[in-house]
Amino acid sequence: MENLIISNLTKGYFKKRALNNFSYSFKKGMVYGLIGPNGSGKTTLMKTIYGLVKATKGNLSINNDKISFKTRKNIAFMPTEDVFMSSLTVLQVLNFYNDTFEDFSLEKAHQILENMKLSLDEKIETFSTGMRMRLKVTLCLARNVEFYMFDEPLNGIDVISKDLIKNTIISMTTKDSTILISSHALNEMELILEQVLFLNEGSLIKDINLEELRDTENKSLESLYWEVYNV
Ligand SMILES: Nc1ncnc2c1ncn2[C@@H]1O[C@H](COP(=O)(O)OP(=O)(O)OP(=O)(O)O)[C@@H](O)[C@H]1O
Repeated sequence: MENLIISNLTKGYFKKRALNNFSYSFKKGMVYGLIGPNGSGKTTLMKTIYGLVKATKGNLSINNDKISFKTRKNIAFMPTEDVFMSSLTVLQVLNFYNDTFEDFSLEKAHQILENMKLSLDEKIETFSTGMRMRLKVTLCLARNVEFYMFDEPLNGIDVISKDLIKNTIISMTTKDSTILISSHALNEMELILEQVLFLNEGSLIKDINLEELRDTENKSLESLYWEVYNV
């Protein structure tokens, strides 16, 4: 069943088209990857879905509700930017999120933090890049929503943090939720993604099911990426 439907979405910044007539129906329970070269429109797509960026043209809806600030109650978004003040402790950030989002679960947050090997009394200003990313993923995942989006959750972090993040995203979401992850880490992401959308200059140029890719073409995601973009 589809929960998020996008039709003919175009987003222009002055003369630049960041998204160009993008249409897609996201199905419940699927794990989607969003890939493409720098500047291909991945972040703009996520920000438009979250209602942070206004579409120039086109329609977006989740469960038949037009996307607006109100539909953020159904969607959790982890942006690439930091989402907390560094002088706070983890506990203070969790409490802030708990006050801000009705659907935030402190219990779930504590469980995720344990998976992520982070403790409540630590100050964020002492965190490494990997620890910051693990906290950002925690804050997004601790909301109980239908649609989760992570913008480059594996960017700039070591293999152990990457593994923790991937495993936690998969284990802490239910079969009813849809997940959309943008990433340049193709080899690592390949293990958890089900469907992958290829963007180029704001257009959807390929949409593939990874199981089919493995079974019918016996190809890795990275080799397909080279084929698609290196022409
Ligand atoms: N606020 C803005 N003002 C003007 N142009 C913008 C703005 N945000 C994005 N763009 C442009 O829109 C295009 C798409 O950018 P976007 O950040 O969505 O790409 P991306 O695929 O996420 O890139 P990356 O992989 O580097 O994160 C780029 O050409 C970018 O320069």
